[in-house]
Amino acid sequence: MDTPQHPPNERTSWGESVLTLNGGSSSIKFAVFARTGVSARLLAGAVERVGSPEAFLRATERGVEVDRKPITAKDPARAAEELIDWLEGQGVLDHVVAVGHRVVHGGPDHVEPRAIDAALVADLRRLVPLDPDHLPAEIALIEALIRRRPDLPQVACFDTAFHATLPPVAQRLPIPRRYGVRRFGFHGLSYAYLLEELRRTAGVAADGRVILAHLGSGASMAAVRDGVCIDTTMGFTPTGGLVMGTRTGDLDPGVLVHLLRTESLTADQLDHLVNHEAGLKGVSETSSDMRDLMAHEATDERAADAVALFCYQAKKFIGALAAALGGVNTLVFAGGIGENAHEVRARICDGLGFLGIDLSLADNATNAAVISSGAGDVVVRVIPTDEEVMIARTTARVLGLSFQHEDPTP
Ligand SMILES: Nc1ncnc2c1ncn2[C@@H]1O[C@H](COP(=O)(O)OP(=O)(O)O)[C@@H](O)[C@H]1O
Ligand SMILES: CC(=O)OP(=O)(O)O
Ligand SMILES: [Mg+2]
Repeated sequence: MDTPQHPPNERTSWGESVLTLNGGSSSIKFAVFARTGVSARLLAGAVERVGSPEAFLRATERGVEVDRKPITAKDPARAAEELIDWLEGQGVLDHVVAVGHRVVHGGPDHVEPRAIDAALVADLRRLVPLDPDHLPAEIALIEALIRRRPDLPQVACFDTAFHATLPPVAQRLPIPRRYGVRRFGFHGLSYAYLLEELRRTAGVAADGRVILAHLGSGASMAAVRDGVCIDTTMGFTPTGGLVMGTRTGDLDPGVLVHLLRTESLTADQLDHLVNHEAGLKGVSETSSDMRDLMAHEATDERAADAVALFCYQAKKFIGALAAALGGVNTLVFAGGIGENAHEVRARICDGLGFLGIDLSLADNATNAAVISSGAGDVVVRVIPTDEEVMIARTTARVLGLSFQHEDPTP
C-alpha cells in the first residue's frame, strides 16, 4: 500500500532528536524522540518479519500511520540498510544528534553503555557466533550510519548489562572451565525499564522480591531482589530458558547429540532448527504467533499443545525463580504476550496460590495495571515495556544530553 510520505522539510520543526534502533530477532524497531522540552516520541515504527518474503516497514508519526510498505531485503543486515535509507529519505538523519542502539549481546567484556567506536564494532563482530540472530543486523545498523553520518555519536546499550549482577552460581554452566562459557541473560533494557516503572508507580515495592516476565516472541524472566538481578531464564545465548515463538528454550543436550548423529546436521542447520523452526512454531507446526495459536486452539490440537506448553513452562519458571528469591512480592507481566494475552496470564498463574499469587479475573481480562485479587500476598502487575525509551534515556545519559521523556504515546 502506498501511503503519502511527509516531505522531509515538514520535519524541520522537530528540532534536535535522538534516534533509537532495536534489532530484534525478527524485527528492527526504531523511534525518534525530541530531545528538549517534553521529549515526545515523534516517529516510531519497525521493519517486521525480517527475512521472510512478507517483510514490511511501518511507521507512525505521533500515533498516526505515515507509511507501510514491503521491504525487499532478504536478510537482516540488508533490511537494516534499507531501514537507514528510509530514515534518511524521510529527513530524520538531518535532525538527529545522537543514535542509541540496543545491542543484545555484550559478551563478558561489555556491560556499561558506551559510545561506539571502531574497536567496539570489531569486538561485536567477534561476538556474532554467540548471537547470530541479533548481532549482524545491529552491526549493519551501526555501520550504515557511520557511512552516512560519520560525525554522529552512536551509543551501544547492552541487553546483557542488567544481568551483570548474577551471583557466580547463577552464571555457572556445568561443563569444563576451559570452554569459557557462562550464563549471561538478555532482555535487560526491558527489565531496566520495568523496574524504573515499578519504582515510579509502586515505590518501595520495587525493593522487594520481584519476578519480571518479558513474554514476547523472545521470552524470558528475571528474578530481582532489592533492585539487583539474581537470576534469569536465558543463559549463554537468547535460545535458552522458556519455550519461545521459534526457539526451543532449554533443551536436554542429549537431544542435540541425538540429532547430530541421526540427522547428520551441520552447525548452521542445528542453529536454524533450534532458533527458527522450534518453540511454538515447531510444536504447532503452523505458527510462532501466540494470537494465531489461541485462535486455533479449539480446532487444532497442535496449536493447543503449543499454548499449553508455553503456559506450563512459564508457571514452572515462576516457581524456580520464586525459590531462588526465597519468595515473591511482585510479579510483572510484559511483552506482546504478557501485556495482551489475559488467557495466557490466567493459565500461567492458575495453581500458584501456594506462592500467594491469585488473580482478579475481571482485572486480568482488561489488562489492568494491577491484576491480583488481594487474596494472595503477591501483587501481580501488567506494565507495557518500552525498550526504546530506555535506549534513548541511556544514550542521552552517556553523551551528557538532557532528556526528559514524558509522553509514552507510541
Ligand atoms: N492480543 C494478543 N493476544 C495474544 N498474543 C498477543 C497479543 N498481542 C500480541 N501478542 C503476541 O505477542 C508476541 C509478540 O510479542 P512482541 O513483544 O511484540 O515481540 P518481539 O519479541 O518481536 O518484540 C506474538 O506471539 C503475538 O502473537
Ligand atoms: C534477547 C531476545 O530474545 O530478544 P528478542 O525478543 O528481541 O528477539
Ligand atoms: Mg523483543
